[in-house]
Amino acid sequence: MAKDPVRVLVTGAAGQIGYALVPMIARGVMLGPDQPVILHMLDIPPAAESLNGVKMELVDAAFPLLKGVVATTDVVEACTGVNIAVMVGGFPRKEGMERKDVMTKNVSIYKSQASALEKHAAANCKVLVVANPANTNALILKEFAPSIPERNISCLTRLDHNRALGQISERLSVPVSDVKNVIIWGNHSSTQYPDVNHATVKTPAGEKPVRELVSDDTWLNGEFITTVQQRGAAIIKARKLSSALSAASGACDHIRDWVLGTPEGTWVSMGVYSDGSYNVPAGLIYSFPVTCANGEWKIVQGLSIDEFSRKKLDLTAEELTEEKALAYSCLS
Ligand SMILES: NC(=O)c1ccc[n+]([C@@H]2O[C@H](COP(=O)([O-])OP(=O)(O)OC[C@H]3O[C@@H](n4cnc5c(N)ncnc54)[C@H](O)[C@@H]3O)[C@@H](O)[C@H]2O)c1
Ligand SMILES: O=C(O)C[C@H](O)C(=O)O
Repeated sequence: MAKDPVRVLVTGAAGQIGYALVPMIARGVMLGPDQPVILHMLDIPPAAESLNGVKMELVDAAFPLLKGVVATTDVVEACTGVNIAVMVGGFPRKEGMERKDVMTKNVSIYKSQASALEKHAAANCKVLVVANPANTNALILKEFAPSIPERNISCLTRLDHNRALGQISERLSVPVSDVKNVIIWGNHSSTQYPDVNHATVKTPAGEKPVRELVSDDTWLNGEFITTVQQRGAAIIKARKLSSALSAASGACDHIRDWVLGTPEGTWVSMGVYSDGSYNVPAGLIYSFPVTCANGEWKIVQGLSIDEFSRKKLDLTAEELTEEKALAYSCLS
């Protein structure tokens, strides 16, 4: 029997990431090849004509899984009945700007959209915040939508996770699909900590630790980390626009694994509400290694954290604590 359609909201749908993301969702990349979808697309009035153009293209693409499109500038209409909300709407970082610079503009959007989601989304709606500062926007959304369970609110660090996999795959000349269990800890910012201490590569002789195969701790503790931390800025420098296709793809990976589950023996990175695991302050949205099953994520427990890693976990937590205070000062 055909499945009922799932309603997926994309805010900022007329923007760059939106333009890459909506066809992926309509093709089943996010929820699977047998899952019909109804797309809800929200943007602001100056982008209404462009949003309508995206809707026209979705119709023209004749996606078999796409059962309807709502394209609107009305936040209530956009949020009504949605099962999944991918929050991309906001202002992107430009060359030379830190993510904190976009804070003032974006946190107020997340405060107001929190209430709309809380009132009008379907029960148990899963929320993924992509717009920067992603962790802090997600935290503001959580705090201003108190009836949405905190386990349903997350932010995107899967792009950073995928970037780390990509760097290891290039360095070792192995398929990216053979590399797994890197971790992005903390903020989706240049203080994030890409950690390979538990990562492995599939080889003909079984799974081997990335550290052993790379056999270059100077690179792994130095250039590898800064390359992943700075990749967003490098893309902005090269394209004069921030990453879009990789961000859209990461958003699909994030929701797909959350809803359909992570493969046995594999974890992924998600920005989720900290419960104090790994001595990360509770009450921050922090990126952790997680496994997912039955639509729920769970922080992977018991991983060893050496002194080098500890400092990095704490540094990115400190930045998030500062961002939280800054966000509240912007809102008041
Ligand atoms: N977390 C990540 O990994 C990651 C990666 C890349 C980009 N980003 C962030 O994602 C966001 C979007 O990037 P982009 O390149 O698509 O930007 P963009 O400017 O191309 O698109 C953003 C869209 O949001 C719309 N918008 C603005 N305010 C809105 C509101 N209140 N409600 C609904 N829509 C609104 C704009 O009109 C625009 O169409 C930025 O904040 C960017 O920094 C995050
Ligand atoms: O760095 C940025 O601001 C864009 C985005 O967050 C990215 O990581 O590509």
